[in-house]
Amino acid sequence: MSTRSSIEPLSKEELKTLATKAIDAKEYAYCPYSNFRVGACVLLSDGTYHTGANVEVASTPVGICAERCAIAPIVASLKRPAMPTLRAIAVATDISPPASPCGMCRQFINEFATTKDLPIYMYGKDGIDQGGDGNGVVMMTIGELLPMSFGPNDMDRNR
Ligand SMILES: O=c1ccn([C@H]2C[C@H](O)[C@@H](CO)O2)c(=O)[nH]1
Ligand SMILES: [Zn+2]
Repeated sequence: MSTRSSIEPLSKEELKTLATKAIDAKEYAYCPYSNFRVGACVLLSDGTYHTGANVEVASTPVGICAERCAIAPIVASLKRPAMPTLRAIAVATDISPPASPCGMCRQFINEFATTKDLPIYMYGKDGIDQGGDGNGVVMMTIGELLPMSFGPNDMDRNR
């Protein structure tokens, strides 16, 4: 998506739902090779939530991360350009501080983000508990996670 526009901030309720769904999605991870569970959830501008989990295969580079697992079916099942925009993504792992999306997923998220300000919330072993040792949720935007990105706009600039 090449249009850049601002997105509506999440309400407390929406963020809690997004986080809970990402954390719950870890249960669906198929990760017998790494035993590293990852869950993801995307909130769209139409109010729908879409989850994913990492899926590994014996030929280990072939597996897919939770983030791309959540996003690809959205893109493949909704009509563009009217496709709802991404409002936020949550990623949940069992480590603390939480893991952040890999480079491949950052590029994938960037492709479908309509703003550099798309928030990515990362949850670790403390789940949605933001208190305790301060190692709870981490939030960064896709612009922060992938600075000076190469994306759809750059392809347009070459036409
Ligand atoms: O943000 C991340 C980081 C890792 N993984 C997966 C890939 C692999 O299945 C396992 C270990 O790298 O975790 C994700 O799904 N998302
Ligand atoms: Zn990834």
